[in-house]
Amino acid sequence: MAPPNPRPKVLVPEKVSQDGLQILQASLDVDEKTGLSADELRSIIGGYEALIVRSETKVTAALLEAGKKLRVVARAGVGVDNVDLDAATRLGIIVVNSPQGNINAAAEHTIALLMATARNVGNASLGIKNGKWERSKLVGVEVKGKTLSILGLGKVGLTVARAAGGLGMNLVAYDPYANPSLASGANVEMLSSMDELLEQADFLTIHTPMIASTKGIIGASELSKMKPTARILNVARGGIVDEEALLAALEGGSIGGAGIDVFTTEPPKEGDSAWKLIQHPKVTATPHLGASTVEAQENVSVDVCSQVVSILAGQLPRSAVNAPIILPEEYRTLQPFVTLLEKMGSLYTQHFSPASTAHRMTTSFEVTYEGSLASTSNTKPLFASLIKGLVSPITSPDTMNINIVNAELVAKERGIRISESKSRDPVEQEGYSASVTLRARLDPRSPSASRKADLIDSRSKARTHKLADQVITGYVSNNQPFISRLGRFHTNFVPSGTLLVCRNNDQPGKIGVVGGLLGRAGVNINFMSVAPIEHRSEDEGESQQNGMEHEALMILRVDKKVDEAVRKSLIGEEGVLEASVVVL
Ligand SMILES: NC(=O)C1=CN([C@@H]2O[C@H](COP(=O)(O)OP(=O)(O)OC[C@H]3O[C@@H](n4cnc5c(N)ncnc54)[C@H](O)[C@@H]3O)[C@@H](O)[C@H]2O)C=CC1
Ligand SMILES: O=C(O)C(=O)COP(=O)(O)O
Repeated sequence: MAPPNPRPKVLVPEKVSQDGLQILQASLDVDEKTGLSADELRSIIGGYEALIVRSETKVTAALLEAGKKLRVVARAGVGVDNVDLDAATRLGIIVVNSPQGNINAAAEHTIALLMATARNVGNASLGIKNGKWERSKLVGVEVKGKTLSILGLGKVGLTVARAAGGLGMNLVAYDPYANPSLASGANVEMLSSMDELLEQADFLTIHTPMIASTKGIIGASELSKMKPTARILNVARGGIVDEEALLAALEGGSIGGAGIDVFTTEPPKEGDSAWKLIQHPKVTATPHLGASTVEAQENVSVDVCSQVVSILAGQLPRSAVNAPIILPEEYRTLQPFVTLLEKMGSLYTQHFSPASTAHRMTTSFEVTYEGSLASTSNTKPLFASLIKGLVSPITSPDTMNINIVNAELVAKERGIRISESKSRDPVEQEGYSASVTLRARLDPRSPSASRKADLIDSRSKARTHKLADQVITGYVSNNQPFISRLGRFHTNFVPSGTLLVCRNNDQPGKIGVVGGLLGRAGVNINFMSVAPIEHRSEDEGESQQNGMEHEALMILRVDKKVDEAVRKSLIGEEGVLEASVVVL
């Protein structure tokens, strides 16, 4: 007689709350083995189907390769910086996390640091333990009636806002991608520039993800715009605030204080900038305690353990960091379009709504599946990849990874509305049979806000795009996605790599000017396409009659990231009206 199938085995090498582990024990064998060295872990991992970690275990490619039976790695928390995601994806191992479970804990810790910095709690506690009875030196400020400036109004930022509102604070935020109805529900005034946010702050609290565009977003120049009494709180990620610049501002007296939970190196090493900040008398510091509450640890444990059970039972997880957006049986027909939709969404956000523009991102869109794609009955993967593309330039996969299971929920949370339609008309161009068009629409929920944004656009035409012109069309040929329309321009390029998109007056010499500036910045051009204007909005037609020049769109694929300073220097240069850098 064949032996019964053994129960799948789960290895837990870190302290993870029992509430989740009990869920596993019903159907799986759970081994809790803390204190293993990397070699010991590697020598036993081959016997396990699942691995559950927090931030201490280094889940390297070598460990994953040794896990011959491994199907899932679960991170009981948000950040997956300790997991080699590329290796896991290559080996077909799903990595799950818990992007919701510790939001409240992180927000409450922010409030703890807010009050601690306002009332000198850290220094007072240290002094009294050392036998000092200092009172006049430790007079604080009240937070009631003060302005809390929130950078990043996502899950944690909103929770902080609601609590700080209860303390009687005035709430303002800067987040071009925030959900406006959630903001107004929490009495948060959305500002249209980061400068306003900095200037108004009595306290500045940071809740963005740590991504390329937010690294060092608060540096010396930003700090110099703040009141000298202002205090800064960072419970997001080390490095969003430039540590050297903050240290200099505290030492020079141009910033009043700081409450910091997260650092560029954790734990900090003696002598580095994080170390010096921690030692500074105007800083209240904690060792990355944002998620360290009993309740948050229960939440993240239950969340990831239930996902481990689902995955081992062959179902799709709720929040997989590297889950496929598409089921294997649909792969061949839909995958190229899934890639196309993701690229179109990402191109939209980076080109039409980069973080540097002064108005919030449009959240209403219409997507039309054209030609043979109109007969696809399952557009869920296409919808999911469009949402993924729209939000991926502004989120880290840690805090929000999108797949077919959670795409609708994420869209709802973000206030993104997409109406899908199909057009069976044959597509015009030769060489392909299906295309997709994405159009921004007036947000029906806040027409005045959107019209205001449009007005801003038309006043500063050189910089921004009218809503009606925010259109992208793409198609797939030989399994390769292409973009055939960008804004008012017919074009044809492959959406991949680093692209510099310049709108300019259509006169000779432009290519030389841009090429020369890039060359001096050490950036090589690998591909170039120039598209003259084709689609005209109504007032564009009028401008043409009034003798305004023709415009063209120049798209250059370059071999490395173009610095913000170089991008800005291109604008105005011999008729270049606008330049955006897009990484696809
Ligand atoms: N200290 C700790 O233990 C913990 C820290 N965190 C950190 O908190 C942070 C926030 O997490 P969530 O709220 O869950 O993320 P989220 O993704 O829900 O929200 C982030 C918000 O930042 C906005 N944003 C992105 N780029 C921006 C920019 N350039 N300017 C202004 N806003 C921008 C996004 O639009 C979004 O609304 C993350 O960095 C996360 O890693 C989260 C949990 C625990
Ligand atoms: O969940 C996260 O990303 C956090 O920042 C908390 O990390 P931790 O589980 O406390 O090491």
